[in-house]
Amino acid sequence: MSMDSSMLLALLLALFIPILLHLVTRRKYASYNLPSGSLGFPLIGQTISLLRALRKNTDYQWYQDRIKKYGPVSKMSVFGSPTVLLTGPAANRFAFCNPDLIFTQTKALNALVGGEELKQVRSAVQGYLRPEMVAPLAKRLTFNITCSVFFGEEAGPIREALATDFEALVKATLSIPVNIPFTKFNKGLSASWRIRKLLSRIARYETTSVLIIFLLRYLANEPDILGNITEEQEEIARNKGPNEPLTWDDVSRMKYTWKVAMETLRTVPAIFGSFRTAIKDIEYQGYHIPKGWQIFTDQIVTHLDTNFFDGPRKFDPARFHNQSSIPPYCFVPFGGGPRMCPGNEFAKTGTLVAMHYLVRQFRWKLCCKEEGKILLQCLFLDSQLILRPEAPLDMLILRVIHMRKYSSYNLPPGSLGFPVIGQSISLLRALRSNTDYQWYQDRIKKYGPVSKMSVFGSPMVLLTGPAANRFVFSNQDLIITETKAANALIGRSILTLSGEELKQVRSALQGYLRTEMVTKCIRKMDEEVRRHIDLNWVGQKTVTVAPLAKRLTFDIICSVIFGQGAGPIREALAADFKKMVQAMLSIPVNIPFTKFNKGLSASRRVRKVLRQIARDREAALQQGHSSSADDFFTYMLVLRSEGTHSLTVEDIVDNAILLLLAGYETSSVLITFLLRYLANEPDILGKITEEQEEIARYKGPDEPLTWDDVSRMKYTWKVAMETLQTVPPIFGSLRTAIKDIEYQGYHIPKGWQVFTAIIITHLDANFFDDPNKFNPARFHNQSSVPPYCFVPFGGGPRMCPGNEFARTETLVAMNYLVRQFRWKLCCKDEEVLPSEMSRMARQVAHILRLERRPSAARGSPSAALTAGRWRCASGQASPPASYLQDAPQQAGSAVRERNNSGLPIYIHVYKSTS
Ligand code: HEM
Repeated sequence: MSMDSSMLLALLLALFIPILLHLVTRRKYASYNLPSGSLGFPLIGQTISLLRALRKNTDYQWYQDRIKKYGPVSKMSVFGSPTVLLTGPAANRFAFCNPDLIFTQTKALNALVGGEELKQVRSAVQGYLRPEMVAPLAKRLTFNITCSVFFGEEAGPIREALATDFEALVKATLSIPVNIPFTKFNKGLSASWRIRKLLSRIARYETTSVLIIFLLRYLANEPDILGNITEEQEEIARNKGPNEPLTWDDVSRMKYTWKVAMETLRTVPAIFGSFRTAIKDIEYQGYHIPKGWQIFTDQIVTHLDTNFFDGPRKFDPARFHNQSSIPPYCFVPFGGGPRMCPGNEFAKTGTLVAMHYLVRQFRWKLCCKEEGKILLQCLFLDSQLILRPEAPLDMLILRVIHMRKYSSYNLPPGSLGFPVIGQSISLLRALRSNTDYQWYQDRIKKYGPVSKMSVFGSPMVLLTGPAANRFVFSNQDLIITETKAANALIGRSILTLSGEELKQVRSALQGYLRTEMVTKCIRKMDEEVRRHIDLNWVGQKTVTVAPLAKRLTFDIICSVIFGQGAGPIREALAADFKKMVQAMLSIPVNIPFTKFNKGLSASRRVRKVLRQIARDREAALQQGHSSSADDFFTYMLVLRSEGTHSLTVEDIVDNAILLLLAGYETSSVLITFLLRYLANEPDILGKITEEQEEIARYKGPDEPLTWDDVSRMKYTWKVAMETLQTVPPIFGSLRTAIKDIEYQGYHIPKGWQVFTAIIITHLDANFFDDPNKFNPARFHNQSSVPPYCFVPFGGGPRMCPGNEFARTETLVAMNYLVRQFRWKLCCKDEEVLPSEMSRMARQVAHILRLERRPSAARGSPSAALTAGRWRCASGQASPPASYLQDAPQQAGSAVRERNNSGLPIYIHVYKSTS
């Protein structure tokens, strides 16, 4: 056959087949009154032109053209099936309620989402999404929903996997349903089994996000409506705490916002039509619809019909003020009848919660021209529902131009960075590498001493300088920031209290830690220090200071404050407190085997032990066996019986936990750094030793230190202050604004956090001469230090009540350490200090090489005063083998420390030249 003749044959077939089909159909349905319209070209029918209209978002016009040509009921052929297009409310009711119409199933759909499963899943989904289920979910949604607006799901690997699978599935539903490896359809099949059980999510995810996106789009050009929504949402927020989640009641009060959302759904229904298949011959308005044919109703035609809506093209949420005026089946964004969308309550709640946070925080404008082409991507996910296009791309790009009403605010300079993440990662990295000072300096250089940023999901204003310290410490509208981890691990401590309760607890703690109380503790501190040194220092060639200092301060606080002597209970408490501190630094998500989960279990155990101690003290008190000076529990119980406060035993236990954490984590940093600096400051060490020897000279060998002795350790305390100045264990104070406040002409909105970095004033050359030089002499005349420039213990009404306690224990420890040992550092001096962050406290694992002073017996007052001289002998970044052999135990603990913290510990060995 020649080329010409084959082309002729193809042409004839092309002409002949439609005629043949037309004849067959006419014959088959000769007695039927079929709707008008044509079935078009075989298989293709009107598919291409409808698809094109959908993609260009001109589907409304497409339906209108058909209606003009054939009336409200017409036949056509889409996706290979004869289809009757119905429009109007009666058509909607017919499609939604007629029992002889079932959801249309396509081959792709059956394979991808499982035909029979649909029914089962639907009933499960309906149960899951009923309104009662939505109420508790609203709470959980608060923060995550805002993320999911931008990211689609909760961040993390599951979301990533789901996103990939959805994409594969979506592509597959639009592909040729032939299962050949590596085709889109094949990939979609694999994805589908993974997400089959999550079927419900598909509708929720696509529809709700489309609604929110269009809401944002419309609001960009409707400032009055946006103003009304914002007012409604602000009113709801007004009566809530800064981090208090929304409740079901709040969502129910968002009436105006929902009207705007309904108007959006009317103008752009997320699902723009419904397909059904007739399971037997049926009739509609005198027309026959043969068995097996599809019917299709669109929503947009009734939604924009002037017969049912005044000025339907106008975006006017007011039309929903009186919803009963809308005739039935005219507004059907969620479908209707027995197959009405079961997720409507969920979508409503999700949308309203998202809007609550978005409108209160942002203003935006469109980045596409108003009439700009909207990119469409039709989703035939489920042929019962034709979803409106996936998020049209150009709409997603909303330029967020202002922070909500903050347009009228003078916010500090600086950027809030990437949503949620903000500057968290870079600040954390700086804290971990101990370069936070440089980090703050860089910010100050860029934005000045007041700048805004965002850390851990919260907008934050960074303040620096003495005026900033005073402002943060003293402003009554700034409260201590509560963190989820602290709340869960510590409970109802002073950190979470407010009003009268805060006053009572604060004065109780201050009273317990006041000087007269501390003077009574010195004997116990002395005892603990000696025991600790005998056990952990004497006889060792090297020591890792940070964990030892922690253990020392923990032991002191345990015995002094809780009366808990050495023994298995204290050991168990020490291990559990360590876990709690680690949990404080971890992501507060309670999943088994995580640090946070372990911390929570530890906190429960600690609580149990402390509760028992408290109950024992209560019993002893009732029997008249103890006095208020005995320990913290007895003291608090006595105060309660006197009516000074009304804390329960549980509350007292929570505050005891806080006291313990606040106490031992901080003082241990001071002791660690003191030893570190002294290693390279032989003159200063010499002077301290002299002062301590002088005190010891007049005491018996085992006579404990007294308050008088501690009061004479003036020089040693100056050295400690210089250490606190260079390395403040708490490197800043964090507060939350409980209402809009102003600082130096800048506005700080309610709910924002405020952070003052105290290290900046500590190292400011305007207040301290040569601030980077270790020079305790600067504290000879303390009155020369301007107010709020040296604030290691904070200031104002929340100033550390434990400062006297910390001072005393540090001085007692130094007395015994300097008189008995000389040490050298096992790390290079100029090296960046390895550190790990302990909430606000720095910890450093210093390894010291120890040498017992020749004449230093335990408690001996007559040690030689010559300080050893040391020089750096190696440049290694890890301990040399000889070091490991020398001191396997300590080296092992150093390595463990490194493994635990995940941070490198640089170790360089110094050798004695003497
Ligand atoms: C060198 C050791 C210490 C340093 C540098 C230090 C520093 C601080 C700072 C800066 C604050 C205020 C934080 C803020 O404003 O956000 C604070 C609060 C606190 N400290 Fe200390 N502290 C030390 C030792 C202690 C000790 C030994 C105890 C208890 C025995 C203690 C108990 C507390 C308590 C209970 C609070 C909370 C006070 C409140 O919220 O009103 N501290 N500490």
